[in-house]
Formats: sequence, structure tokens, C-alpha cells
Amino acid sequence: MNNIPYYGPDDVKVSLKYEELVSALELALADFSKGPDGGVSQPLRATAVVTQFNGFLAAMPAYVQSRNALACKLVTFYPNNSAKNIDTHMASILLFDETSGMPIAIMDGEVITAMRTAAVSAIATKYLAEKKEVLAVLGSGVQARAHIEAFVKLFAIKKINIWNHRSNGAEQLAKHVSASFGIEVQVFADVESCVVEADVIIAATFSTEPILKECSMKPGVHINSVGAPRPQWQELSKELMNNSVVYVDSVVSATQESGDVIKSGAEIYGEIGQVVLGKKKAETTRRTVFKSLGLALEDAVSARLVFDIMEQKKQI
Ligand SMILES: NC(=O)C1=CN([C@@H]2O[C@H](COP(=O)(O)OP(=O)(O)OC[C@H]3O[C@@H](n4cnc5c(N)ncnc54)[C@H](O)[C@@H]3O)[C@@H](O)[C@H]2O)C=CC1
Ligand SMILES: O=C([O-])C1=[NH+]CCC1
Repeated sequence: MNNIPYYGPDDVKVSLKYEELVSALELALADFSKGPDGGVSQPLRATAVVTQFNGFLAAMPAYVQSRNALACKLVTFYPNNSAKNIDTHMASILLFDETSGMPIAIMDGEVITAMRTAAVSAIATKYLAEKKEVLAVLGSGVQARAHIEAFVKLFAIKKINIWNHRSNGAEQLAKHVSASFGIEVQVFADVESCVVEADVIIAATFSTEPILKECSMKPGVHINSVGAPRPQWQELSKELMNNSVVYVDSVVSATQESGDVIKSGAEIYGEIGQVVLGKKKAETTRRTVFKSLGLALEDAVSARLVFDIMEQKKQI
């Protein structure tokens, strides 16, 4: 491989803005949901399981024709790392020139994974949430924080409720939120009280058992669930899934990777890209769940955005 640029987490952070990311990803998700005519090629990710260390290594290649984005992310996720103070997700993305297949950049994939996942949840929320004033966040890790940052930027959030299975994590995140955004924030000791008044709920945990179950919630509440990315794992209960209108990022991914979908047997109403295309109705008055597994196309589009911005900077 010739010498190619490396863009680190700080390069990614300064390049990506949530508004731009949302516009680019919305179009790419719509392309994906057009099927073979959409110009998106994305096989199901290949995941190697490191059973003795409870670890996973996933290879996520994708091509998005409309964005000239050809890339492959390699991501590991090791839930037990948090006890050792090591990041639970580590990722790198290799970007290619789509005309020749030549590698053109390698970049950090952790910031992209956090930002693009939050941006995609924001797209689902934009279409599916009736109101977006009170946000309940279940979890206090990297995804919880990225979702709060994105949602505060994109919506007129008035209050944030946080629950985490370890309360010190929730307290720390609450401090960060009030220092950074000056928004009212409250920490809850139980999930039920955290979600009861929420317009939008984010579930972003490493739980393998349902943490969000049937309980008192607003009738038109919208739930973004980004955790439980393995077929045996759940963060939403079977009853909750079956009593909600369920949207996914990809039907192929959801039916093969999501324990929340597989174990509940819940019917998938449609892909978020189909909603963007106007092919599926955006329900706003009934309870909706957006089940996100994370798609390679999201990484490819984000990586291409970073590359183009860094190249432009070189010309100045
Ligand atoms: N849908 C997508 O595109 C993506 C999904 N993910 C998934 O989102 C979830 C959160 O990821 P990160 O925030 O990056 O991880 P993290 O390690 O930064 O945070 C994990 C959170 O889950 C909590 N947690 C751990 N075990 C738990 C349990 N048994 N019950 C309840 N909570 C528990 C932790 O206290 C922490 O708040 C993971 O399942 C991850 O694999 C991650 C990246 C992309
Ligand atoms: O899309 C992604 O990168 C991931 N989803 C679950 C773990 C990592």
C-alpha cells in the first residue's frame, strides 16, 4: 500500500457536523431501501466471535454510489473492557477510490461510529416522534453521550432524564450535560420513572436482557434502541416490541442480528429508508421503536465526508 493519510479522532471530530451527517445519511438510507436500483452494495457484516473473552470482531464493507463512498470498517466490541477502563468499541475505517479500488485514507472509526449512530437515530426521531422535548436516555456510555450531543444540536430538547444500571455513570453524564448545554437534567434510579414523561427514549446499553419493558409511557413515544446487536441479546422486552410499530435500519440485519427482533417475533413494519422515500407511513401518534444495528453504508458515507473535508483543507 502506498503512503496514505491517516485521520485520527480529532480530524474526524472537526470534520463532521451533525446537520451535514444527517442530510447525507438520510439520502444514503433511502438509496439503500430502494433495493438493487439504489446503488448501495452492503453485505451483512461478517462477525468473528472470541468466545473466551466475550469479544467480537466485525468486518463492515459497503459501497454507496451516490456519495462515491467505498469503505470497510473493522470494529471490535468487547463488553468486559469497561471493567478494565478500556474502550468497549475500537474501530478503523479504510476508504478506497471507487474507480480503481486504490486505498486513499485510513481513519479512526470510533468517533464515526458514535456520531453516525446518533445521527441515524436522529433521522428516525425526526420522522417518528410526535414531540421532541423530553428525552430519556438509558445507558451512560459512548452512545448515550453522542445521542445527547446530537439531539441537543438538532432538536429543541427541554429536559433530559438519565438512567444507568450503575448510577455513578448516570451521575457523571448528567454533570457533563448540565455543564455543556445548560439543559435541565435528572438522574433516575429506575427505568420506569425515567421514561414515564419522555417524548423520545434512547436505549444504548450493553445489556443482554430486556431493560425497557411495558410500563407507563406517552402513547406517541418514540424509542431508539441501538444496543443488543447480537441475535441472543435483548434490551427491549418481547411485549414492548410486539405492542409497538417497529422500524429498522435494515430488514436483513435486523432479522439476522437483532435479539430484540428475533426473540420477540415482532413484525417489522419497515425500514427507515422507506419512510424517507415515502413508501412507508411515519407513525407519530402510536408508540414506535427504531431498532438500529448499525450499517456499513453509514460508515462509508461518513468516512467519505471526512476525506473530502480534509482534502479541501489541504488546498487552502
Ligand atoms: N446500532 C449501532 O449502530 C451501534 C450500536 N452499538 C451498541 O450500542 C450499545 C452501547 O454502546 P456504547 O455506548 O458504545 O458502549 P459503552 O461501553 O460506552 O456503554 C455501555 C453502557 O451500557 C451499560 N451497561 C453495561 N452492561 C449493562 C447491563 N447488563 N445492563 C444495563 N446496562 C449495562 C454501561 O453501564 C454503559 O452505560 C452496545 O450494545 C453497542 O454494541 C454500538 C455502536 C453502534
Ligand atoms: O455498527 C457498528 O459499528 C456496531 N454495531 C454494534 C456494535 C458495533
